[in-house]
Amino acid sequence: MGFRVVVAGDIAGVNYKDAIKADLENDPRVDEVIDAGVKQGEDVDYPHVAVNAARMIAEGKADRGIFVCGTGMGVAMAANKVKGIRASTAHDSFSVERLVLSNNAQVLCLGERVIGKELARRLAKEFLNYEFDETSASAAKVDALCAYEED
Ligand SMILES: O=C(CO)[C@H](O)COP(=O)(O)O
Repeated sequence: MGFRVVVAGDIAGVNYKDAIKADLENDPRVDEVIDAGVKQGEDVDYPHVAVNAARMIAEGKADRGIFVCGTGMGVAMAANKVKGIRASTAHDSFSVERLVLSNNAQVLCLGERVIGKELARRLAKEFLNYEFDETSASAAKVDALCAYEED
């Protein structure tokens, strides 16, 4: 079974969000792409967009998320407010790899005002190359991280 991916972005990230959405819709590894907004021209602040999209993952409606704002940092902070979600900005290939293999993150965050569009599209693609290994040495560290989550 392929990935169900939710994409989201604020007004500063909507162009990359839409480009990545189009790529995912043509990616054979992806079964479903959910667009959590915003639409072009719509202005909803990043905390609302990212929390709404992250909740879809927490509720089991999507497996992965790719969230975009100006820097990638605001959407990451917002997504991490949702219990069970691990999200981070990652703007290079190695970080994207470790985001999944070390941190078992479900959400990659990108900054439209920080990196070029082709790099953003490439990193989004690479994000789906990796699956967390529950038997790896990183698993206990992720468990320890999750244990700090408060109700
Ligand atoms: O990048 C953002 C938040 O991290 C957002 O797209 C713009 O936020 P602002 O600089 O507060 O307008």
